[in-house]
Amino acid sequence: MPSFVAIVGHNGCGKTTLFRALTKQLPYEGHIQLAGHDLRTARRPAAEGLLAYLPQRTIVGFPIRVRELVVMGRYRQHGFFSAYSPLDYQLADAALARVGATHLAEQDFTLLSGGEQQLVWLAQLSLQDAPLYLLDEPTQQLDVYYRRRVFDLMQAWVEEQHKTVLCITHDLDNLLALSGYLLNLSASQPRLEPLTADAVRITKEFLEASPV
Ligand SMILES: Nc1ncnc2c1ncn2[C@@H]1O[C@H](COP(=O)(O)OP(=O)(O)OP(=O)(O)O)[C@@H](O)[C@H]1O
Repeated sequence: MPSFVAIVGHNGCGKTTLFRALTKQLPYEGHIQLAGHDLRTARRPAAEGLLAYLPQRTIVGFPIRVRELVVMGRYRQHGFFSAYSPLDYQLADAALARVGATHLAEQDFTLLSGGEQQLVWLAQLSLQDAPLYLLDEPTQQLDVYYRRRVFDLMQAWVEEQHKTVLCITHDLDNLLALSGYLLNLSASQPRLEPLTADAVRITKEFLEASPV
């Protein structure tokens, strides 16, 4: 069933490592099942359309227009640098509008602020046609307004597009308005629990205490 899962925990507790295992950048022990597929049988889960991953930091080393970067979210339909169709660009423009970044479409991505760049990555991610989205601290560089907006966007992906969204975050206050699950990887026995105001409060108190 599509769900939103907030993954929380102290720095260094293994949140990003979990995503690196899910994306097969790291070997893992045990068994991971993704949309009915044993992850071991997938060589490159993102390229095969099983998931889409937004890492914490991605550096682009060459000037590129924002619209051109966003449209690459359609790479599985075309290949990264092939010609995209007018429909692809319409989808890219709609994705930029959805994250409130239409005004950035013609700008050079490399000259944008960290927060603006993050909005562009979110627009690109939303074009990737995968049932599972992994986002590593997507609101880290955003101001309070856009942080709220990004959490609303992730909730809409679940409710309207039936995605499952796993989101690593330290932003517990913004979780209060959401429904889904909470996974605290700093707990001695991490487990999924329903995302309620009480669960967020108790987890916040736990995380505010010393990690050792
Ligand atoms: N390739 C690696 N080899 C050995 N240790 C690693 C490797 N990658 C990460 N680690 C260590 O594993 C631990 C967990 O790292 P991870 O990046 O998963 O933490 P995190 O929970 O995402 O933290 P943060 O909230 O700071 O982003 C850290 O102590 C890190 O130094």
